Amino acid sequence: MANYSVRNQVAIISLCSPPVNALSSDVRRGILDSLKKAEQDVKVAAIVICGEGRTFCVGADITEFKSEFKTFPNLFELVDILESSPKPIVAAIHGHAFGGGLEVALACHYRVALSSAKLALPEVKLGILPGAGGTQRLPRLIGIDSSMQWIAFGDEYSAQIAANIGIIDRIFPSNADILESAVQYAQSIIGKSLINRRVSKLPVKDASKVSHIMEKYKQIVGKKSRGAIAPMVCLEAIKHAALLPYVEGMKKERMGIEALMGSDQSKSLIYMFFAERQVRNWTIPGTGINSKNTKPIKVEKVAVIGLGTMGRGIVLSLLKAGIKHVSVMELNKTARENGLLFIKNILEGYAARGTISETQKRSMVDALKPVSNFEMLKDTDLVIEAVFESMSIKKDIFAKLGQVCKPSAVLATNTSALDVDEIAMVTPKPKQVVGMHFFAPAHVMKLLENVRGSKSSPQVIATAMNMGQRMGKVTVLVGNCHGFVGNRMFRHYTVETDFMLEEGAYPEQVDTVLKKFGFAMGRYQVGDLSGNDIGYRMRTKFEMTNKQQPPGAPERER
Ligand SMILES: CCCCCCCCCCCCC[C@H](O)CC(=O)SCCNC(=O)CCNC(=O)[C@H](O)C(C)(C)COP(=O)(O)OP(=O)(O)OC[C@H]1O[C@@H](n2cnc3c(N)ncnc32)[C@H](O)[C@@H]1OP(=O)(O)O
Ligand SMILES: NC(=O)c1ccc[n+]([C@@H]2O[C@H](COP(=O)([O-])OP(=O)(O)OC[C@H]3O[C@@H](n4cnc5c(N)ncnc54)[C@H](O)[C@@H]3O)[C@@H](O)[C@H]2O)c1
Repeated sequence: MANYSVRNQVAIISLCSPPVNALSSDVRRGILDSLKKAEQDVKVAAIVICGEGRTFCVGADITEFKSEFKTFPNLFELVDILESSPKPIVAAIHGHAFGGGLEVALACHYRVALSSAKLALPEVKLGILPGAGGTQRLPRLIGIDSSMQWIAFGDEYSAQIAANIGIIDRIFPSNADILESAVQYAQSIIGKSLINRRVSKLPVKDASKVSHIMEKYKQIVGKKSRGAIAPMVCLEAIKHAALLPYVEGMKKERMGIEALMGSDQSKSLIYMFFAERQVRNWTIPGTGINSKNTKPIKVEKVAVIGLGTMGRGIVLSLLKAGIKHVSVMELNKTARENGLLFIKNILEGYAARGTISETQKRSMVDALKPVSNFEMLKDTDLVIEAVFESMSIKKDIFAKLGQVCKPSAVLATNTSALDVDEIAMVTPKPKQVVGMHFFAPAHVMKLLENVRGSKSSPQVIATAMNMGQRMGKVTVLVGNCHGFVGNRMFRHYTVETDFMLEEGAYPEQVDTVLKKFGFAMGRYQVGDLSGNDIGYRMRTKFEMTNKQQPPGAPERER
């Protein structure tokens, strides 16, 4: 749906489809009907398109993809109708202008935004391409090179960056009223010629360099998005913007999206998009307790015990989440020094790349608090233990934590496979104990399995889930069993690859085949990164390390 009103010669078309103003068929119809009203009203001299609620528009409604194309106007028809309007249209952007939302904005004659707004053409992450003129209009506005960067990787950019390269015409402070500001802006452009404002009519500035730029991006995409079809199709479509008139380029874009939509890769990525959101709605089976009726405790001070492979990544994730007090406890002096150096080097790298500012980096370094004894953890809200995978060491640590930590403190273990209930039993309050199972490297990997012990309280679970989301992790609640979910899945894969070694393959051969198939890393690279001792300890626990068995003996007998 879209609402329509008129204020001082300016018609306002406001998208109204909570929570994110996705462009469903009703919204598209609403925009078109409102546009007709505005064009017919002689008192209207300019038009503003804005979004109600928290955001401008996140693009096509992904839930309607199957029926998207049957109802008039579909998105690629709507953008051309908007652009050809005889009255100037201003897109007023706050929150997100993503995908089809940005394509609508590109079809408007002017674009203004709050400085806090984010812009992206992220369709490639759904295995498709921007199919409403994005691959043809963006190059006409910002050139082939930047368009390839935006479209083939789908990353989001700040409104300021978008303004610097010519997408946004005027930025307003983040606390301004976007609608009021846009209406005033629209009044200021009344009567101006639209000749240079219709993006589809503009030339592509760096068109002559297209072959060279294409080659560069083919190489980058080949490395960064190995195995993915959509990024290459995006590059092809953008190339056509340089070589063909707009109408012909649009035909190529259309062929691209028709080829991609419904592909196995796109279906899987769309499934993943919704699955990653669905897991936020956790429940404890059979109890009626769930994410909607349970509140997390407030977490300000966190401690991490053990600064090895996992601990250092967990600390970085906490710092990136903005936790202002992260205590770190590591027994081994060399491991402590190496761990702290690793963390500081990674933060330096983020600052050098502009991912964080120098001020943010300094405040993250200041948030790091090395501690040497358990007493120093007494007012910590959440402790995450990441020491060796040994039940006796973990029990020793949890017994001490149980004695010193305040009663409300959440005590989490990063164990890969040990019984969370057995660890919880050594504390006076087992309901405060939960598993928080990160994956290596913990500051990079997005998955976090929170393990629900039989005694973990709902509030403790809510706190672990909330913490995961604060860290930007895809946070999944799982039951307490050997290896939880991730490692139980991974185990079958490792068993098969280990059989291949026994049959004569080298680890690097196995890894090469897996990477060629599309895996980001080979199985043995993962082993080296995580530490092969972890798997060894798990197998030893299940008495699977008898070296005398012949190759091919059933895995259970080793
Ligand atoms: C078979 C051959 C046919 C060929 C025909 C060819 C014709 C082609 C014509 C097609 C034209 C379409 C072209 C267009 O380019 C395509 C698109 O626009 S695809 C969509 C692109 N946009 C995105 O991918 C954005 C996706 N969303 C996000 O990344 C995030 O939501 C956000 C914008 C970063 C905001 O994040 P948050 O604030 O954290 O919010 P949530 O993620 O939790 O979202 C809240 C809520 O909204 C739901 N949702 C979000 N985006 C969409 C969406 N685009 N469609 C539907 N629903 C959406 C999300 O699932 C959450 O729902 P909840 O979990 O709360 O139920
Ligand atoms: N490596 C992985 O891929 C991975 C993935 C998920 C979970 N885990 C789990 O995370 C935990 C840590 O694994 P890791 O790979 O980081 O191990 P690691 O060997 O790299 O690091 C463990 C660190 O803990 C320190 N330590 C040991 N006892 C301590 C104590 N009492 N107090 C303070 N520090 C102590 C050690 O000195 C060492 O630096 C294990 O339970 C493991 O199963 C590991």
